[in-house]
Amino acid sequence: MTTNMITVSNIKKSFGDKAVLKGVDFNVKSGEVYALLGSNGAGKTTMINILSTLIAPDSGVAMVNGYDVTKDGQNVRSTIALTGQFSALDDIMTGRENLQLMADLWKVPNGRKKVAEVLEMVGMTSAADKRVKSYSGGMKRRVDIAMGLISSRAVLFLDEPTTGLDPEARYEVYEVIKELKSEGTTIVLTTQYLKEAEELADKIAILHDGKIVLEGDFSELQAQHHKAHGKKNADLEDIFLKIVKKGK
Ligand SMILES: Nc1ncnc2c1ncn2[C@@H]1O[C@H](COP(=O)(O)OP(=O)(O)OP(=O)(O)O)[C@@H](O)[C@H]1O
Repeated sequence: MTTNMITVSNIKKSFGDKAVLKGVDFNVKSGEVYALLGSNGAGKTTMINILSTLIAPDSGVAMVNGYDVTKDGQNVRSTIALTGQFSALDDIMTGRENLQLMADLWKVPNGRKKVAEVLEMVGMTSAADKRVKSYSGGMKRRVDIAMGLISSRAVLFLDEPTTGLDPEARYEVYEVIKELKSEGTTIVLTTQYLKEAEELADKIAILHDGKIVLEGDFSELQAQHHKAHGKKNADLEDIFLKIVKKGK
């Protein structure tokens, strides 16, 4: 039986008089890769920040692994890892040293072994003892993701994990995401690269005008697009643009 790892019901959030989330609903099953798409400013990061307890919603309920993000933040934080849009690595240390620091901070049992494991998981064992400043963008991002994995989290939030990376580095990050998925990690990712969602996600959701306006696996989105617009086998870009441009 597949259970929901994340449930989001009628979440609303405004900043001042600007309503960003106007009643967001979605569920993410355990082990699923869920891609949240939306234009710049649609509220993707806001949603991720609510789920990772960095900010509180104005109303609605969001549960992660059975814990309410507003009432049980501590337990939510022990379930999740978050890799944001900006690197948190210290450039003058090696990849391994950065990870070891994180393991020490979290008081991870057998920290050195865990560091070696996560380095292997993200394919960075051979470069682990080089300084971060010598890494390519893709290598840095892989160690960034590894930082979040040090304390074995069931849910990983990746906020634009490949923004600013060249195609080769993006591909390296895809491989890491696929590897984590194969190990059963539930992953919510936001992305501006529609191909990324097509390639990686079990389920794709489009956040527009404060709500999830379309959701499903890629073939379901195509079927919905076909029904609404009469066009078969649309690619995700067609589907996305049709929604985002509607009403403008
Ligand atoms: N702390 C804040 N105070 C005021 N406004 C905010 C705050 N955080 C976000 N916003 C606004 O809320 C809206 C949604 O921002 P958010 O970062 O969630 O969008 P996004 O979909 O992640 O966009 P992007 O793809 O550009 O990262 C934007 O208009 C942003 O300016």
